[in-house]
Amino acid sequence: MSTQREMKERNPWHRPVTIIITVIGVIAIVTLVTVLVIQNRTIAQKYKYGIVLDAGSSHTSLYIYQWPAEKDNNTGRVEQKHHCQVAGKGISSYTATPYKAGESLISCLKEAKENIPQKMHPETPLYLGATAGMRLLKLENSSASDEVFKAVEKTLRGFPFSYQGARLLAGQEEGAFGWVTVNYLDDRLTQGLETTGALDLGGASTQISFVSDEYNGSESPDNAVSFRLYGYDYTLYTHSFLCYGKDQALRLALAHQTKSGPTAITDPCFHNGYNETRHYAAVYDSPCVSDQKPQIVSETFIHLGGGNFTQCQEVIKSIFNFTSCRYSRCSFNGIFQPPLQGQFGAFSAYFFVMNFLNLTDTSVPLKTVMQKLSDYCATPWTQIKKEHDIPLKYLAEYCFSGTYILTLMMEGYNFTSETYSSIKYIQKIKNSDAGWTLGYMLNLTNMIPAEAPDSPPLTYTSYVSVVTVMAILLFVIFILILYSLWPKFNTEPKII
Ligand SMILES: Nc1nc2c(ncn2[C@@H]2O[C@H](COP(=O)(O)OP(=O)(O)OP(=O)(O)O)[C@@H](O)[C@H]2O)c(=O)[nH]1
Ligand SMILES: [Ca+2]
Repeated sequence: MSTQREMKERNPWHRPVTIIITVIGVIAIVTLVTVLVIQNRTIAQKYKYGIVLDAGSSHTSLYIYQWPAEKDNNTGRVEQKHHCQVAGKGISSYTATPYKAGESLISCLKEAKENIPQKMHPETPLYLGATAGMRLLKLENSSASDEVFKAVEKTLRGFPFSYQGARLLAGQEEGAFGWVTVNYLDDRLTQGLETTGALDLGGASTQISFVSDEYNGSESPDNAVSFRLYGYDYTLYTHSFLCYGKDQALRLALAHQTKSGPTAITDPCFHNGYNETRHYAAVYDSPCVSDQKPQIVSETFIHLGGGNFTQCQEVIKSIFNFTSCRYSRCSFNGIFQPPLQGQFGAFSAYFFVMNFLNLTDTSVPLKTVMQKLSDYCATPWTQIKKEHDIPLKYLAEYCFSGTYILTLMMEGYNFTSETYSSIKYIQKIKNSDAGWTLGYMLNLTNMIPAEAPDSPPLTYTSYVSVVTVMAILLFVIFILILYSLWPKFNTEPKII
């Protein structure tokens, strides 16, 4: 019994002081790890916000972006939180009543207030960028465009956000920011990976942007945009074709078919049986076609459908000018374009149209895509109307729009049946819409640094794990040292 008690007394784990040290040690480790986890999580849950209004030619959209508060400079962390489509047409359509352009934005701005925590409103930047619709209005009537901007600005200033301005984007900016958005969301910029080109088809203009090894900006410098992003240099080729968005391209095609001022036309880009009376004044009411207006014989003409893809292609080819090129190579209308290179993301109307036509799969041979579109165009209008329940104005135009997209790509930009598969029709990347707005905000908030940011060598999880393991290890070592020293403390002092 006495040896057992002796052993117990000699075993440090049975001494109260050891037990107390152990309990304190365990509490310390648990506290340390808990503090680490809670501290970091609280920070990660705080978000910052930014709002961009895309005042396009056909409509305005409001986008809210969010990113973790402590990660302003980090990679790929900005995401789209909310999208609101403004009711009605684009702001450039309010020339007669400019204040209504401002009013049209109110309901989406109210939605933005609800979607962003109130205390963050004053520090949330608010931008409005206008594109081709306002570019055309400025050409047509610059004071009317100023009035629209004034009205819009008044509304934006009435909200509690940090208003940063409403302005007209240059075509190069529109193209370049669309390219930044696509490559940022795909995480290509931080890694210095080969970038993806961007194809944007709007209502009034269309943009093509890509990096080509054969383009350094010396030939046709107007098409060059240079960036240094995350430590990598890019010289981007970009061009915006005003009047070649799909709504203005339709006007160009109609203008081509009504040159002589006829009372009726049979348009191969519309379905057989389609029959609509159109006003010359309405068709030619745009700076893209106003100079081609025929000497009016009649106020209206009858727009009949012919439903013939091949003939439609011919009509569309005639809206491009391939005759003059003062550079080494051109796309169309005498605009320089270097050789196509790499993958391309095609968004906005490219996606809406090809998605409606079930033609977004670019691994399908181009010949098959053309055959399917040809069959669609040849389908009678009565049958098309029966098969789809969408507004007739939009439904009527898909044959034209699909043919326009393929012709623009193949004849205009020089894609071939081989390179067609390098195009991907996209709407969103990781839940954020493809378009210029995100790139625009990233640029204006300096969220893409020129140099690669110093990133912590460990991920958050490895950091917590390493600290936990090290704390446990130190504690074990401490106990072991204590244990090895124990007999010395425990031995009776020797009497010499
Ligand atoms: N089918 C379909 N068409 C759409 C949709 N949204 C927009 N469109 C049409 O597609 C075309 C291009 O739309 P957007 O990309 O929004 O063009 P936008 O920004 O208004 O015009 P730009 O100022 O030229 O960029 C327009 O003719 C629109 O009417 C949609 O959801 N479905
Ligand atoms: Ca647009």
